[in-house]
Amino acid sequence: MTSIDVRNLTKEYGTRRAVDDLTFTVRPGRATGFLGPNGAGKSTTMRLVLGLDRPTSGTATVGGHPYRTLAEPLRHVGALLDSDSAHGSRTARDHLRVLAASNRIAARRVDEVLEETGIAAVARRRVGTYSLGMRQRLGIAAALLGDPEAVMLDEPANGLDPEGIVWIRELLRRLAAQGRTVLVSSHLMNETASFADHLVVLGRGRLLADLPMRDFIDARVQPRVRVRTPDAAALRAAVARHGHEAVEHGDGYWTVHHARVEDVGRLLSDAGVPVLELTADTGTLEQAYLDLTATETEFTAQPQEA
Ligand SMILES: Nc1ncnc2c1ncn2[C@@H]1O[C@H](COP(=O)(O)OP(=O)(O)OP(=O)(O)O)[C@@H](O)[C@H]1O
Repeated sequence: MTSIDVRNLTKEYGTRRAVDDLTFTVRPGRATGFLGPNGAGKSTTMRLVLGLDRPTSGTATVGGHPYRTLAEPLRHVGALLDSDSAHGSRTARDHLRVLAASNRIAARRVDEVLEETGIAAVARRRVGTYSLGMRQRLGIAAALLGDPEAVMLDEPANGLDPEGIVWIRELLRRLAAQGRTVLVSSHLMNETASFADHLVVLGRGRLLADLPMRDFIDARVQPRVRVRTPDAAALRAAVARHGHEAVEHGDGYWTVHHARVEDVGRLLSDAGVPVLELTADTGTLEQAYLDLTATETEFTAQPQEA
């Protein structure tokens, strides 16, 4: 099985530390969301894993090997870093055929990935005529070409239309379910929440979190319960007896903070409070991420520009 291993990785550009003593492992069989604000070091880390830059210190390996030592790297790691990497005067098909030939990948894979990424119908058009979303799909096609065990995508949903966003979400889940190692950077929290099992969060080049997504949310967002009742007085009295407070939202809706739906449901039932609706509000990735940014002063500091 192929893991991506980052060990004490540091990258300095002049006096600026883009990546600062970073250690984490991206494991197979799950999709890992790679989060952090602009300038946090996500792209630099991915570039270091791909051997596109040399680290100042530390190591980054794929399946235990530095990328540069892999003879046919596309067969091990597929990556999308920059959707403009294909030459504009080439057709998508030719671009993929060149990549396939240089990595001893069967030519039939070109047609397979063109189909898989939904650009087969435009594969004979010059890439220069492509929309951002089409170039993004071509970049993903290139990443999948070698049927790699590890896939690393930088902002893959960039430029995709709503249908494309659903497609990429399902693709990422499928790749993880096939046992591949999947690392995906994004600024879109709802999008990340829709595919990620695990999160690695950076702030100013440092590791801030490396844990299952559910644990990340539960640790940062207190659960709440939404209740609709025609008897507000009975609701307030019942939750108050258990040390909770109900806050009114109008239209008969109330929120009970810091409480689990199982507990509120039971206590309202025991107290005979009429309940028309009862909903768990378990918190979102966006709430948890914003909570982290609010508590990490360094994390929220603006990245200095060169
Ligand atoms: N080639 C370079 N030369 C100098 N500084 C660089 C270079 N590449 C990146 N940096 C700096 O390193 C830091 C990390 O940038 P990086 O692009 O890795 O962050 P990121 O998390 O991917 O950000 P974004 O979400 O905006 O893509 C930034 O301060 C950036 O300006």
